[in-house]
Amino acid sequence: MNIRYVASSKLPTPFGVFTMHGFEETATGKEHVALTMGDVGNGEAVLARAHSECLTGDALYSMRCDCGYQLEAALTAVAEAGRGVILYLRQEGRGIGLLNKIRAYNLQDQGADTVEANEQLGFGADMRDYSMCQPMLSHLGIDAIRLMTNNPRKVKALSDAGVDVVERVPLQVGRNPHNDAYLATKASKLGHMLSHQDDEPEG
Ligand SMILES: Nc1nc2c(ncn2[C@@H]2O[C@H](COP(=O)(O)OP(=O)(O)OP(=O)(O)O)[C@@H](O)[C@H]2O)c(=O)[nH]1
Ligand SMILES: [Zn+2]
Repeated sequence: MNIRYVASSKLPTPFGVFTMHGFEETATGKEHVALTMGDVGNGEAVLARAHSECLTGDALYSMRCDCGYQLEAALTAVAEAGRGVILYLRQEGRGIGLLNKIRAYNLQDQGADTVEANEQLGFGADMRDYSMCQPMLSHLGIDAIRLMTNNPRKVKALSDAGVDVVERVPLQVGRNPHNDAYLATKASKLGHMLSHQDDEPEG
């Protein structure tokens, strides 16, 4: 993918002061952001998160998913390490967009699971494309990452795109009664590596 670097600035947050880098997909005009902290271009593998936009979870405190909790945990982890990168990717609703995600939520309110809802709307379960990540990381001088994710498809997509994913770091936070079924479907239908940390211990 052709991606154009536009500008950088400071971004103070409750977690620490990041540097924000803005990028634009040349073909579509879609805008993406990278937040970095510390010296990410020194050749050592960088703690990283590739976070897909979820307006409802990231900005509106939705408990239907785990996105907001994961974003906060990733920002905290990078700040604690003093070094890392968050790619904030504008592919809302696993690539179907905000309004279609609301349509999908409406179907879920009537009993469909997250995958069935996408399919009833004529979409694949996951329409995301991660091909902007490698050029964004490359611009930042990063070629090896320790990726915070539970999603094996994301690890594969980044590796296939030429990013050296040296380690997968689990990012399991925010399970609650409103997203329990959603997370169970992610594990059973989308292959997410989620242990049942909230289950009663056996025996
Ligand atoms: N279509 C659709 N998209 C959703 C739904 N719930 C969350 N999303 C979107 O899913 C994306 C996040 O994907 P997830 O599968 O939760 O997480 P992931 O990023 O692939 O995996 P992790 O790295 O482990 O978090 C964001 O773009 C959300 O907007 C849903 O029910 N339907
Ligand atoms: Zn979400």
